[in-house]
Formats: sequence, structure tokens, C-alpha cells
Amino acid sequence: MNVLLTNIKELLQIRDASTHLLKGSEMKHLPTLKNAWLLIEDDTIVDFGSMMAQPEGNIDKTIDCSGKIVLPSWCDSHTHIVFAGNREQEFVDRINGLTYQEIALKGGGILNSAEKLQLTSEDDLFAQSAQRLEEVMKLGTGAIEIKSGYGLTTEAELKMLRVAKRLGQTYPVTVRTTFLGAHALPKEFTNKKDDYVDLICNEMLPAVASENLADYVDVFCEEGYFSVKDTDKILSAASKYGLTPKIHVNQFNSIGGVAVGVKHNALSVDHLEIVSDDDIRELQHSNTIAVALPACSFFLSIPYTPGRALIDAGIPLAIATDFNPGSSPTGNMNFVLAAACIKMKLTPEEAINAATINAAHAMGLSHTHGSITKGKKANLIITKEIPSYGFLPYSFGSNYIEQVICNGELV
Ligand SMILES: N=CN[C@@H](CCC(=O)O)C(=O)O
Ligand SMILES: [Zn+2]
Repeated sequence: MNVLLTNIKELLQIRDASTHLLKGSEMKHLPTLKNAWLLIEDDTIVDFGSMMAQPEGNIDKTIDCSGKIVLPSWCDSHTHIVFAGNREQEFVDRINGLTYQEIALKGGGILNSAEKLQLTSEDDLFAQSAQRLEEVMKLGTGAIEIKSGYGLTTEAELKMLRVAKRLGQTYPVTVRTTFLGAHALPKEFTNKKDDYVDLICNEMLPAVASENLADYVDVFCEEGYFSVKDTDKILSAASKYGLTPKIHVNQFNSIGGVAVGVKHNALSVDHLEIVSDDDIRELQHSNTIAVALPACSFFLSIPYTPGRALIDAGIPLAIATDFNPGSSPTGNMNFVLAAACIKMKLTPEEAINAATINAAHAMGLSHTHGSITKGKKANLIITKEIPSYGFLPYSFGSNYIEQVICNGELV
């Protein structure tokens, strides 16, 4: 099936196949083509060019994009969308003055979600998660990373990862999965953290690997959760199964999570609301991508990742939703784009690069996703008629997406 998009007001993020991860000042540049066409064959972008010279040949369907902007779909490189129920009560508790950490100490937080998830059947968990996935696909997400971490038993962690994999098999969106057994210490292991870390290393990781359920490994490296030493041990064990780290670091404290991530050649270190000069130096001498999660900062009223400073220090930055029931109950990448501009002082060009090409790199999908490139997947957002691409983050809270094409399919 050949589909031709014509009269595109501006086609964004046109790159050749060799485009690398963008660092520092490279992020300022967003290559575009005005008054363009784009040709899709089945699930692939086969060509694009100026309307001055239109393609000839068999076209099954034409979509007129007059006045509209076309760009690659968002890549959401950090989510926890497989969860059961919600944590609305904790939202109210925080309005009434409790902090995220105080709620967790009372047995709420991640343990609250784990209890709900353990009691939910695999099919019900799939149905609840599929509803969220359908919503974010309509909001322009074409590739998504999904973590476990609300299971906290071998059986429940495997259940989460199976659901995540099944989502990827059921929908055209590309799914990457991450094993996050080290998300919180289960109640049964109170004062026995080493035993839980051993369970992760000796039972959970081999089980996840034998069913081939994860592409990456994650640890919540934070005071009150998992230490640098625990993280080092888990990442070392995971490397035996070929699992690359993408880890939660520096959400509330800078305790050495960035350094241990860099030591293990992490693909990304995510959160980074609190960043020290040493953390910046570590990242400058690494291939690790910094991933900011501004919707989490907004929801928890915690500091925003210093995205401007990270880019100015020459570090590659991606942005993601962190969609989860406790700290970011949204999967709306359009809001994340706006928050990155408004709160982290990224320009619209930097934010779009952070949510597309750099985000594709942060989930190992840069060969297929993240840019308008011949041979890449036909993952596209067609906007409504808007004055310019800067209007997307500027008009935060409004939805200016008209159509989404995911792996060649209209969603
Ligand atoms: N901080 C760790 N994990 C999630 C939140 C988990 C939760 O509160 O359920 C995050 O990335 O923000
Ligand atoms: Zn997270």
C-alpha cells in the first residue's frame, strides 16, 4: 500500500540514516523542508521531497496536509505504563502536606502499586495497560519503553514484562522492555535488603533472561531505595545476560548513581532532578544519555532537571513522560515537550530533538525511529493547521495533533 502525503507546510526532523546522537549545540538545529511531500510504502518511509517535483507512479491513497506540519512520532523512552489501579488517594495526601517520601515510608508509594498489581490477573493488567497505550498512541507516541517494578516478586515481575511484550505484539507501536526488580524493597524483606538483591540477581534476572522478556535493566538508585553498592551488584549480574542499564538516578539526592551508571556503560541515566558538578563531569566523559522527566517534577513539585545546563555542558539530552501512577500519571509527550521548554528552558528545536532522535537513541531504536529518514518506520504525526512548530509547546494543554501514523497504520 502506497500512501502519499502532499502539500506539507513543513516536514520536520529530516535526517540521513547516519544521524548520530545529538549533543550540546547540535541540539539547537532542527532540519526541515517546507512545502513538501512524503511517500510511505506499507510501514516504511520510502522518500520525501519538495512539492516542486512530485513523485510519479502508483499511489493508493493521498493525504492533503495543506497548512499542517508533519514530524516523526514521539519516542517515550521511560514509562511504567503497566500498572494496576491508581494512586489518587496519595495525590490528595500530598495536597494535604505529605511528601512523596513520607507516603512511601507509611507503606504507600511503589509498595501500594505492587500490592494492587500482585492481586490483578495478567489479562486484567493487560486490559488496563492497553487503555493507556491506546491513549498515548493517539497523542503521537510511536515507540515506548515499559518497565516492570510493581511486581517485586519473581512471578509478578514476569507477569508485568509479559504484559508489556504482549502490548507490543498487539499494537503497531514499538515496545522496548526493562526489568526493574530493584524499584523498592518489599515489606517481607524489611531489614533484609541483601537477601532481596540476591533474589534479583540469582532468581529474577535468570528467569527474565530465560523467557527473553527484557531489553534493559533498571535500578532505583536513591536514598531509602537501592544504594550505589546494590546498583553495582545488580548491574554486574545483569551484564551476564546482556542487559544494558537504563537507571533511575538523582531524583531526590546525588549519591553516586550517575557514576555507577557510567561505569556500567548505561544507555541512559534518568530523572537527574538533583545534579552535582561531578555528575556533569561523569556524563561529559561517557556515552550515556541524560533523560529528563519534567512531568514528574510538575506532579511532585520537585526541582526540574537542569536541562539547559546539561545541554550547555555538551551532554546529550532526551525527554520522556515517566508515565506511572505515583509520580507522573500522564503519558502525554506533548505536555512533556511544553514543560521542557517552559521549565527547563529548552528551545522548541532542542525539545523536539530530545523527544525524537535523542529519545530513539535512548531506547536503542535510532535505526528505525526518531527522524524522517528514507528506510525508517512510517511513524508520523500530522498536526492540525498551525502557524509553526513552535506552536506545539507554546500552546501547552491543547491538542494540535490531527492524525497519527504508527508503523504505516492510521491510529
Ligand atoms: N522513582 C521511581 N520510580 C517512579 C515512580 C514510582 C512510583 O511512585 O510509583 C518514577 O520514576 O518516578
Ligand atoms: Zn520512572
